[in-house]
Amino acid sequence: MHVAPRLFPDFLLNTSRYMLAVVRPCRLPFSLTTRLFHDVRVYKEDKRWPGWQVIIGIETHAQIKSRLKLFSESLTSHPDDPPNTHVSPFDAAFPGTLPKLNPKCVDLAIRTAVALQSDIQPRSSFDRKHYFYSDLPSGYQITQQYAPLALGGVLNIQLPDSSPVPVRIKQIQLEQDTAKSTFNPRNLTSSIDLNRAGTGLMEIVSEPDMRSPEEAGAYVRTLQAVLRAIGSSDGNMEQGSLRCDVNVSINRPGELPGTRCEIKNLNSVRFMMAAITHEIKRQQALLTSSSLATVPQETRGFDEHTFETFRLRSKEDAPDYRYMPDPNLGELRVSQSRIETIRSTLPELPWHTRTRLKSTYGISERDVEVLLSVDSGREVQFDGDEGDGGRGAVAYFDRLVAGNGQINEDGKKKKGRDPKVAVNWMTHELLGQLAARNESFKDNTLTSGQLGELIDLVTGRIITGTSAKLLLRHLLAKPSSERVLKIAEDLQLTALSPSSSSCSSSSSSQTAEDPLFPLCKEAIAALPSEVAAVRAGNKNVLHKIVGHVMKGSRGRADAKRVREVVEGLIMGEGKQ
Ligand SMILES: Nc1ncnc2c1ncn2[C@@H]1O[C@H](COP(=O)(O)OP(=O)(O)OP(=O)(O)O)[C@@H](O)[C@H]1O
Ligand SMILES: [Mg+2]
Ligand SMILES: [Mg+2]
Repeated sequence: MHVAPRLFPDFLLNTSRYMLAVVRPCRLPFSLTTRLFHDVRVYKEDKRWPGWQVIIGIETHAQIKSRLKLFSESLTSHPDDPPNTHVSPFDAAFPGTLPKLNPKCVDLAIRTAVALQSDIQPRSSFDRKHYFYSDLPSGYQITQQYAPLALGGVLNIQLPDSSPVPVRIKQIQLEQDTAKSTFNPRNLTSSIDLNRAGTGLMEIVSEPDMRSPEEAGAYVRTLQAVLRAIGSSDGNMEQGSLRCDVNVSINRPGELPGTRCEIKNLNSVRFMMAAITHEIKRQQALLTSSSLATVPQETRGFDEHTFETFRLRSKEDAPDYRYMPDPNLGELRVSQSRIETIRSTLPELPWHTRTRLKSTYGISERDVEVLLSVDSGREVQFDGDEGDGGRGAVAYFDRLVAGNGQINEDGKKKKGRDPKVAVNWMTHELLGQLAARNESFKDNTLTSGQLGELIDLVTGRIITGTSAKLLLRHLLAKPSSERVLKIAEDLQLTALSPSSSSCSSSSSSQTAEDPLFPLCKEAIAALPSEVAAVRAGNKNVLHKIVGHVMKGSRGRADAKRVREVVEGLIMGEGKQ
């Protein structure tokens, strides 16, 4: 990539009037867009609003997962960082400071564009969007209004029990994030935290191709999964690294689209879907109130308490941003070879992973979704290096099933594990215990090798499932590189059963060395009437005796083996 000095054609430089005349038509006025509208979807009635078609387009702002901000040397911050600790003079708009484009941000945006099959422009440029607000020290935001980084593209979304819907991408542009202002109503002051100011954002604009709140939700979730898989953004809506503006309009099927209202800054998929639902009902009520009623074009907010949208400003009050090319930044040129290098480092994309997980491992749709949605916290490095060795949930699961690196005592590589057993341990036990510890997958210290060994110990009946859960809890609380078997032995969690040789035969192998033996005898002595019932032929009562032994063994006994031993003892004694 090469940042060249900006070369404006003469007619753009001569007069600003001419420049506007040439450049403005790139953005069609709304009425014209409406006239050119060609519906890509076939109308399907929704029982919630019969006789109305809903049209939704989403503008997503995704924070770029880069160490440095878009135009300064300052480190990007985390929402928990102390205020104003990640600020360079440029972020604070000190006079005389100049922007310097961070190539990593551009690479990550290109990575996103490649994943979304967007057409990366060999030349793009930066513009200033002016407005005056306390969270914007320079009085303008640097964005790509006229010549964005990438145009076009598609994101396929999949709703349960329906065919995939291709949502077209209109454009992807680079821009700066703003600072954060917090108003304190008690002393009527605003505090400004510049940590976020200047962080790189990708604005990903969809075409108006979604037709229901559910499709909008699926679009954001799919986009989130793509951004996480390729490592270009955390995509974390709660922490604000992914924010959506949703445009909603309704119309009668076959007629032109209605006027859109834009609901700003939605920070959860749930709220976004609720905001759309409320907005559809509000517009429907408005349009059916009288034959002359129209929906005014507005920018609206969403009240998280009432679950209603409210008016922020009308189109007439829309600020004039006085866009102008940023004179301090040159034209951004992206070479085809740079795009190809980035394309070659792209990992498997979520829709390919989904198909592979289902077809190769035969695991359920639900388990696939859990694996895909788990936040891997993976920091992608370029030029072929996957950084941390691919600790993402899917890669972890692949290694867990393959048993990579696990060598048997006889020196041979272990054969793969049962995917259904592995996914159960990973999604239910590991993720469950991490959640109980208030941690996410990226905090996980247990390697896939260790979890694999734990699973092998259970399938080999060396420890019971109950003990394995205890052991897992211990391993998460006290991470260790020790063999899992050694830890299980140290904690006396190995199963109470005879050695494997004596285990192979049934009741005939019961010996005094069998550690289950005394426990079973004790249970038989403690429950004489149950023993009599078993002898009389009521085998169901065996459960109670087995339960007694299990309790005495504190989960270390294998229930199946206990049943064998108890039954052998009772029937054996009965014969004597
Ligand atoms: N009739 C419509 N109903 C619903 N959404 C629409 C309709 N027409 C366009 N949209 C969507 O509105 C969004 C417009 O976003 P875009 O960034 O192009 O412009 P903007 O909202 O005017 O500008 P800004 O970036 O300043 O908010 C797109 O996602 C588009 O798909
Ligand atoms: Mg926009
Ligand atoms: Mg908008």
